[in-house]
Amino acid sequence: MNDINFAILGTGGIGRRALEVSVAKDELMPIAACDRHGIAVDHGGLDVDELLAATEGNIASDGGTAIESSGDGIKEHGDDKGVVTSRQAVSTETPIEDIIAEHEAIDAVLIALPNLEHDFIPNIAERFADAGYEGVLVDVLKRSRVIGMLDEREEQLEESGITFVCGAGATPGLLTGAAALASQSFVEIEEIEIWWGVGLKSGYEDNRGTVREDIAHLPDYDIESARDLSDEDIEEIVDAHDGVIKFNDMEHADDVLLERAGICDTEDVTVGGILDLRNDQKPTTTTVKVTGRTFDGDVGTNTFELDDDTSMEANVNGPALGYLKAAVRRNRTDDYGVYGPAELMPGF
Ligand SMILES: NC(=O)c1ccc[n+]([C@@H]2O[C@H](COP(=O)([O-])OP(=O)(O)OC[C@H]3O[C@@H](n4cnc5c(N)ncnc54)[C@H](O)[C@@H]3O)[C@@H](O)[C@H]2O)c1
Repeated sequence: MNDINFAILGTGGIGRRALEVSVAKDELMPIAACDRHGIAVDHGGLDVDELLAATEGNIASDGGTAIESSGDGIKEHGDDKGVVTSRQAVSTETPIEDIIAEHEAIDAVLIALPNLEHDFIPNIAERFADAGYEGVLVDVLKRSRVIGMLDEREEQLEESGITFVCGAGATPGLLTGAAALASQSFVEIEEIEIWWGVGLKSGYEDNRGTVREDIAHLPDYDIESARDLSDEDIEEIVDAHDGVIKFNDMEHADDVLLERAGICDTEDVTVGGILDLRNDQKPTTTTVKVTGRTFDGDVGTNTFELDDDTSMEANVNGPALGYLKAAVRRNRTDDYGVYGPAELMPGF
């Protein structure tokens, strides 16, 4: 495969690490990155070390405490933080538009933006298509509802020449792909259980989008109420749980992604997990269990486990960039449209 010039939308907890991981991935060259206040572009390749050093402990993050942004309805937080502090970057009020303006030089875009508005990422895809972008878009979103919104735009994406991979982080993403692979032994799936453990000693401060969106899965919250929480409210919720928050029956997109790959029905899939914001050590082992019936009548369970010592950032960004490369291969054979991670695995 030829070289891949890629861009990252969002240089927060996930986007920064994606840049770092990309250095170890052959063929990937980051040429543009943005956050809510700034954009860095270099067609010869960004200096990742400099960009990471400039944004270390200095992410232009989201919070519920500040003003409403003009165009996309997302709440803003922070001053001139983030990418603008890099010598490669300039300040802008239209970071996403500015990346779209570079589309002819870009083969693939990793969207590492918060997903606190269901239509935020689908609308970004639409804006790329409107501009005539031909290439790959990959997101790491978690919520089921967004996929339907992308499907509604599939024709427009196909006409533009866009291959979109939706939900390509860890879960959904790596674990959805693992479930798809583990399902191949069976002719009928009875149940798929995804149970994750994440330890983030760096806490809310360094993982704002991730923590806020996870809180939206707690019984007393939804995506709207979580979006409106102040930083102090979030710290209070974390304190009330002694830093360890357990989630059951989450509205994660693994279920719809497995259904659209023809593996099982959404109701056969359950997702839950434990997030520890005081320790890097995982509070529980991340496990995927696929129970099904074989062609010769047995019922069995295939189990897939992640190593307890591998970080969340490694498990999100490695697969995200791996799926990005898989999508570029498809895009270069004129295979356009919307895909989930399970559809890029062997067919059930
Ligand atoms: N699928 C998975 O396994 C998985 C795991 C972890 C996180 N995530 C998802 O990754 C996403 C990012 O999480 P995070 O912890 O990195 O969040 P974060 O808050 O640390 O970073 C978000 C970044 O997006 C930028 N941004 C926000 N709004 C913007 C706008 N309108 N224009 C330009 N830039 C904008 C911010 O400036 C920041 O750089 C979240 O949706 C989270 O749920 C997925």
